[in-house]
This record gives sequence, C-alpha cells and structure tokens, in this order.
Amino acid sequence: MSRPKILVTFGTRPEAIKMFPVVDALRATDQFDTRVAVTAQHRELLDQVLQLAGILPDVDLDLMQQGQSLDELSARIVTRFGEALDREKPERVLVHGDTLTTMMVTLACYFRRIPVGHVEAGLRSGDIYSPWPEEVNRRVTGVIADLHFAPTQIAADALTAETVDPANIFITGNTVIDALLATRRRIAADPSMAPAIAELQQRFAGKQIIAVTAHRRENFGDGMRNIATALSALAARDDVAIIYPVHPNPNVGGVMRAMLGDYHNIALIEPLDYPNFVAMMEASRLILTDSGGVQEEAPSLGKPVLVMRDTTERPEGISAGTARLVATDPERIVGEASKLLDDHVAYDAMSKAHNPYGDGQAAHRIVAAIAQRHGVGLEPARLTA
Ligand SMILES: CC(=O)N[C@@H]1[C@@H](OP(=O)(O)OP(=O)(O)OC[C@H]2O[C@@H](n3ccc(=O)[nH]c3=O)[C@H](O)[C@@H]2O)O[C@H](CO)[C@@H](O)[C@@H]1O
Repeated sequence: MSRPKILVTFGTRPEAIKMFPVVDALRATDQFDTRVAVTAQHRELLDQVLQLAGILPDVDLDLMQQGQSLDELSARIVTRFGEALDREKPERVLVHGDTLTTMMVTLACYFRRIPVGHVEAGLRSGDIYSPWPEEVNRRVTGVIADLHFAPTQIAADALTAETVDPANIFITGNTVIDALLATRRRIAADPSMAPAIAELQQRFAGKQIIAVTAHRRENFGDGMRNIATALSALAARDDVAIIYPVHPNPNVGGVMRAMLGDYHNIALIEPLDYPNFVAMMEASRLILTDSGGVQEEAPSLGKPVLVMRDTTERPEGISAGTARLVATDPERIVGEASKLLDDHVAYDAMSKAHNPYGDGQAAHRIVAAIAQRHGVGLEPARLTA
C-alpha cells in the first residue's frame, strides 16, 4: 500500500516550534510520505527553528516582505500555496494555530477538496478583534478542517459549541510541551547549546531572575510604556535581575531601550533562539509575558507566569493557578511580582500547580488520529517517544 502523503505547513517561529514534534512523530512511523512546506511569513526567526529541528523544507515559498499588508500577504499565500498544492498533490495538509498562513493555506486546500488537519484547534477569545486577526484566522480554519487537534478539553468544548462533529475532535495536549521537553533534554545533554544564558546567569549570580517577553499588538503604545515603568520599579530591588529578549518589532524596542537601557540589572538582549529561550525560562524565578506560547510552556517548568494582557484565549493556566492575568497596569504587575518574590507560600502555590497544557505526547496522539483516518495501521511501539 502506498504511504499517504502528508504536507505539514507553517510560516512563523511559534508555529515551527509547535509543529516540529509532529513532523518528527510522522517521520518516526515511516508509514507516511511526510513533506514540509513553509510560507516563511516570518524569515529569520523561522529559520532558527528549522535548523534546530533539522528540517529542510520540501517547499519554501519565501513570502515575507517588509511592510506587508494583511491583504497582500493573504493573496500571496493562497495563490502561491495553491500552486504548490497542484504540484505536491498531498492526501492531507496539516496547519497550525491562527496565523494568516493557517487560514489561507486552509482555503487553498478547500478550493481543491484536500482535507485539512488543524493542530492547536479550538482556542477562542470570543472577540473577533482581540486578538486580531488571529481569532478569525482560527475560526475560519475550524469551519473547513476535518480533523481538529484540541490541546485541552476547553478548546474541544469551544469546537463542539460551534457544531463541529465530536468524532472529528481529538484532545491531544499542546505540542509545545513536546517541543519544550525535547529541547530541555537536548540542553541537558549538551549545555553548550545555550551559551547566552550561561553568561547572564554568571553575571546575575545570587539574584532572582525575572524573564520578560512582550510583543502583542494590543500592547503597543501605552501598554509597552506601562510595562517598562513596572520593570524599572522592579529593577530598583537589589535582589532582582531582569532578562528581556526584545522582539524585533520597532514598536517594542524603541520604548524599552529608551526607558530601560541604563539599568545594570536589566539585560535587554536580542531575541533568543529556542534552546537559549528554554534555558532562560529554566533559570528564572518567574516570568512576565504577553506571549501565547510562553503561557503554555512556563507551567511545565514550574515557573509562575504573570500575563500582561487584558484577556487570554488560554484560560486553563489561570484556572489551574499557574498563571495570573495582570494586564499592563504597573502597580498590579509590581504588586503581584513582589508578592511572588517575597512570599514563598504564594510562590509555591503557583509554581506547584498542575500544568494543564499536556504531557509531551501530543504529537503521537495527532499521528495516531491521522493514521486511523487514513486507514494506516501503526504498531503501538511506534507511538512512544
Ligand atoms: C494570539 C496568540 O497568542 N497568538 C500566538 C502568537 O504566538 P506567541 O505569542 O506564542 O509568540 P512568541 O511569544 O513570539 O513565540 C512564542 C514561542 O517562541 C519562543 N521564543 C520566544 C521568544 C524568544 O526570544 N525566543 C523564543 O524561542 C517561546 O518559547 C515560544 O515557544 O502568535 C503566533 C503567530 O506568530 C500564533 O501562532 C500564536 O497562537
């Protein structure tokens, strides 16, 4: 029997981090002709992950252009990916999450009646303008996909509420935990993979490290200034050091460098490759972020997360007690962070709370569901890491 051709597709760094475990798990079975197509909606940050994961894309559309509008990018993706589909003729396409790549690739598949599996399906904020345009990207994808890999029960419930057939929904955990645990194992075996963090740990020896990321569009302007105000107040403490890989978007770096550039205990650094980022999270006492992926990763490492957003489509961490929404109010950020730095009981309660995002086996569950749908028998032994 010929092996079904599966085309795994993504375009940005977070998608690549969350999809490389799926590519690995598909290839490990040897039962599929697994191909990878990247739109390269982002370029450099994506390439770092491809290199780490040892993935050489079979199709690289190299679509990123400076100052690309949503219209132009959408049109380029659907047209160019459509051409790639006509050449590749896969039996199935896998997409991830909520980017323009996710939605436009799904549309190109729909126009050709090629079935789509959606990884990280069912995340919803309930507001089509927050996050924008991600909420609609993922909803449209959910209408078309015939396999929905929901990371949690809450995500699965959101899909059934939208009348998705429960037979097509699989609760798998989030593949980001697979990526995180695999990368942590590699760093443990070879610490030279994360040199940037080893240096900073030496420089900040004896201090409690706060790791920070902030890049969401909703926080540009006042939000970023408020975050910088909060960080400067926290840096007034002598027992604290802050490591902050600054996102390349100019709306972020300008404010942060102007307001935080002169503190001896704040390291404003370039974006980190994934191993260094994982090592930074491990080295930190707590994490302040507006990122989606980091909210999911931190609980697996036992690190409390303060989420600098008004809303989140990842409510599981809040309910489980591993994350707390603090928006961008400086008083609230400083108050909650100080409590965690000073009060061990409060810290332990958050740090030891249950991680709701998965056990590192999501990719295998996804592959098992695909195998079942395509009538491919998998030996159980092949489903373990
Ligand atoms: C609405 C929303 O939430 N949408 C999400 C958002 O993604 P996000 O907020 O999770 O994005 P980031 O925070 O940039 O990335 C996170 C990953 O990158 C690693 N990382 C981070 C900084 C660094 O210096 N080095 C790294 O290695 C980090 O560990 C983590 O795994 O946009 C994506 C489309 O772009 C969406 O698909 C995704 O749903």
